Amino acid sequence: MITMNDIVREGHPVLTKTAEEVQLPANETDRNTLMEMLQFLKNSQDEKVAEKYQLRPGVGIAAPQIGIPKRMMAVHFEDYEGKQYSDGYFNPKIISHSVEQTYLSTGEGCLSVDREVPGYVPRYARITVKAINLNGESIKLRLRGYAAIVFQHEIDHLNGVMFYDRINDINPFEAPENAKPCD
Ligand SMILES: O=CN(O)CCNC(=O)c1cccc(Cl)c1Cl
Ligand code: NI
Repeated sequence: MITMNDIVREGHPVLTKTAEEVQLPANETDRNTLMEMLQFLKNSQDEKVAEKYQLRPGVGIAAPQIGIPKRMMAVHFEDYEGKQYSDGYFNPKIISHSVEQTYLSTGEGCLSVDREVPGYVPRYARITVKAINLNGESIKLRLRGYAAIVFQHEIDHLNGVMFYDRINDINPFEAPENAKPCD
């Protein structure tokens, strides 16, 4: 099982590189890895398991965070309307996005960053994502709000971008251009 020992921390080059496309159909190894990433998220949100293995909670995870430079990510969360997201994705790609932006007023955190980095992280308010899911199906997701933010945080990891790279250095809490907070 994936534990915090497997999580790569900032400073490791894998976190700032562009990850490679996964050869499809995904092989056994890549499928198992993605299933383990999804299981890690579920474990990290289970009070007993998280306590037992000292897991930090996560709503998403990207393969570079466990040292694998491949375009694979998993999510496990419920958005503000109660919609559930729980799946793994190969080669996710944002194929369109709104001009309008959004951000979490509480800022963002990252398993690969062992410190608080305060500030608003500007994200597209709405995105359309194409990907192959864990069952090998080609899917198209139209996401908004919290779900759009989480997917952008993970896809950033595949492109070597950390959330704090997007925080305004001069004024971290300056509301981003034409943006409404998502929470
Ligand atoms: O890349 C994934 N992680 O680092 C897992 C830990 N962070 C979170 O769960 C998290 C927390 C707040 C906002 C966002 Cl957008 C995310 Cl993603
Ligand atoms: Ni992260």
